[in-house]
Amino acid sequence: MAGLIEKFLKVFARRGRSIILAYDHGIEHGPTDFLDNPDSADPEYILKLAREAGFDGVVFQRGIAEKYYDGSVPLIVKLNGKTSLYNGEPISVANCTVEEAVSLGASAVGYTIYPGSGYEWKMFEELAKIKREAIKFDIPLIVWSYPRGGKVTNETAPEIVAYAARVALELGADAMKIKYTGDPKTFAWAVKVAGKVPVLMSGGPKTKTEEEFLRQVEGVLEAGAVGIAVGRNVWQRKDALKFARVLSEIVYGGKKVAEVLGEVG
Ligand SMILES: O=P(O)(O)OC[C@H]1O[C@](O)(COP(=O)(O)O)[C@@H](O)[C@@H]1O
Repeated sequence: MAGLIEKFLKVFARRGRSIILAYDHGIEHGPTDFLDNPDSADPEYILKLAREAGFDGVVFQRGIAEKYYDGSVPLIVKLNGKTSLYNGEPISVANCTVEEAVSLGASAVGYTIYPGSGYEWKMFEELAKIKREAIKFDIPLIVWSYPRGGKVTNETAPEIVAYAARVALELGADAMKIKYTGDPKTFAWAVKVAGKVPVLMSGGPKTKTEEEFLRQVEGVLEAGAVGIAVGRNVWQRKDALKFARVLSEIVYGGKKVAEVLGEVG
């Protein structure tokens, strides 16, 4: 529904661009993700970081939302999740309903699909049910579209990322999160085939240098993405808040990497 795209943009891209702090890694990757910056194991640290950096939202699983969410930053409840301990065709099933997410204070719900997986049919089926519920509760649905398993050999190959974007559009996403292809030109094609649906770049593993990530962000904005949904590349850094503020200057302030380079470590 076009209305739900507008509703997503009004809450999560009120300045025309979006930075959402993703924090569902505890289940997806395990607490090892927090070791580089142990403070990041504390959801209150994450909320403070998002608030002080002026980000548009946070992504929590239901348990974190239930125990820690304080309403200080718009909330996206991620409805499904899987662990990295699972050793089979990728599948991620819901552990929370749209109604429960709304009662937790969510302004949007998230759901991961793994197109290509032998279980894609099950995730697509579950996503359809969630889509109907999202319409009923008038809440935007953000699709994490991550081709994985089956015939997928390179998750960030341009044709795979573009395919991921198109699947999210055709299954009814009101916004989507896709991996970066590595260059603005091929990412622009994924944005194009996403049609009307706003595209967020998924941050990915922490880059060796801060500059490297900032250049990726610059590239996706040039390619037409509305912004980024990032976790590790922000809260795994020791000076996370300082870096988050530099990120804001690029995403919201329209600054170029060359202009902010002096500010990063
Ligand atoms: O399945 P993958 O590729 O490990 O990524 C899963 C993680 O990536 C995200 O989509 C984005 O987080 P990052 O910015 O840390 O990559 C998270 O929401 C999720 O936990």
